[in-house]
Amino acid sequence: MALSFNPRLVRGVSRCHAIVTAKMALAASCRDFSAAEKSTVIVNLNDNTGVATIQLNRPPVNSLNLQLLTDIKIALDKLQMKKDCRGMILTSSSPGIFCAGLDFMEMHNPQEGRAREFWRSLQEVWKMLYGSRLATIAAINGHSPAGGCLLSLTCDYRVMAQGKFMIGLNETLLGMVAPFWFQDTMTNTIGHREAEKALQLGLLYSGENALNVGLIDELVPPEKVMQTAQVQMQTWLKIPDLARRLTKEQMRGPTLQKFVQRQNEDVDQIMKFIMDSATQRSLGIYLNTLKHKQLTSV
Ligand SMILES: CCCCCCCCCCC/C=C/C(=O)SCCNC(=O)CCNC(=O)[C@H](O)C(C)(C)COP(=O)(O)OP(=O)(O)OC[C@H]1O[C@@H](n2cnc3c(N)ncnc32)[C@H](O)[C@@H]1OP(=O)(O)O
Repeated sequence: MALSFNPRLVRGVSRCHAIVTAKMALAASCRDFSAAEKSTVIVNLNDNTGVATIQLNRPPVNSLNLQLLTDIKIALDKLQMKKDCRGMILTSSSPGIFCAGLDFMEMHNPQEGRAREFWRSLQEVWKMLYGSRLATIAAINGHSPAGGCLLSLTCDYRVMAQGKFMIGLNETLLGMVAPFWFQDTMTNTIGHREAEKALQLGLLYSGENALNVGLIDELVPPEKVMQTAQVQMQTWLKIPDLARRLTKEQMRGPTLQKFVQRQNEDVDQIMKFIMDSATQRSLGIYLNTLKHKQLTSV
């Protein structure tokens, strides 16, 4: 009898092994803050440095569904309540994929109540991360399209892995419009002119081009991403917390205030869009072709 194996399963096993190994290595000085046994994030807080790590842990691609968003929120809540926690590194437990953006399954033929809850959770996670009192660094160890790019943009600094990875807000390529707060976060990072091009054309940048336009701050070999993020974190933590935090509040305040004013209106608009039959038809067509699609970067 011929033996066969499922490559996805094998990939899953080696990922699990890596997670267990990494957890063991951190065990000496770190506390595991993961929300629950079946949490889709792995959270550690290093008591010596005050730096926490949140690893997105929803294989294969960390697509943002309601559970992952909820787990991120719980983790952040817990960390922000800990006085001794001063910094947070956001990364993925699946090297090669940071986050594939919103989970298409949350958008395809959803129940309206669930869809509202999903969108409100996304809004909440964005608001918490963008306004976080912590110094935050995204260690982008793989692809980061759409909602994945948004998550990284909420951080104060971005380190990305060299390789064939892409990052950007590619919503228009899917026939969708990035909501105003996605657009604002992008514009605040790369400036109005570049954001105008990036958003209208749905550009997915290579690491090199992302670095050139300022979408990321450093591009390093994949095995150096975490280490670089940790070294960079020391620079941020040398600044007195209050001064750094108040400066962040002042810089990001106007964007957050605009968001809060329009938050409910944004939910209503999204619901109108997603519950529309034409949207669902195009999404269905897109999902059928997802397997054969090759995203290309500039
Ligand atoms: C209910 C309210 C909804 C509100 C809707 C509002 C609409 C307006 C707002 C718009 C804002 C939208 C933001 C988004 O984030 S949309 C998501 C955009 N994401 C993408 O375009 C990425 C798509 N994925 C990929 O390009 C690749 O998967 C990737 C490069 C990330 C990785 O490639 P790789 O080859 O490693 O892996 P596969 O492609 O084989 O994928 C593995 C399996 O994962 C599935 N997958 C991939 N991405 C998603 C996703 N975003 N959601 C769900 N599932 C995803 C893929 O289909 C494979 O599944 P199978 O193993 O079953 O084949």
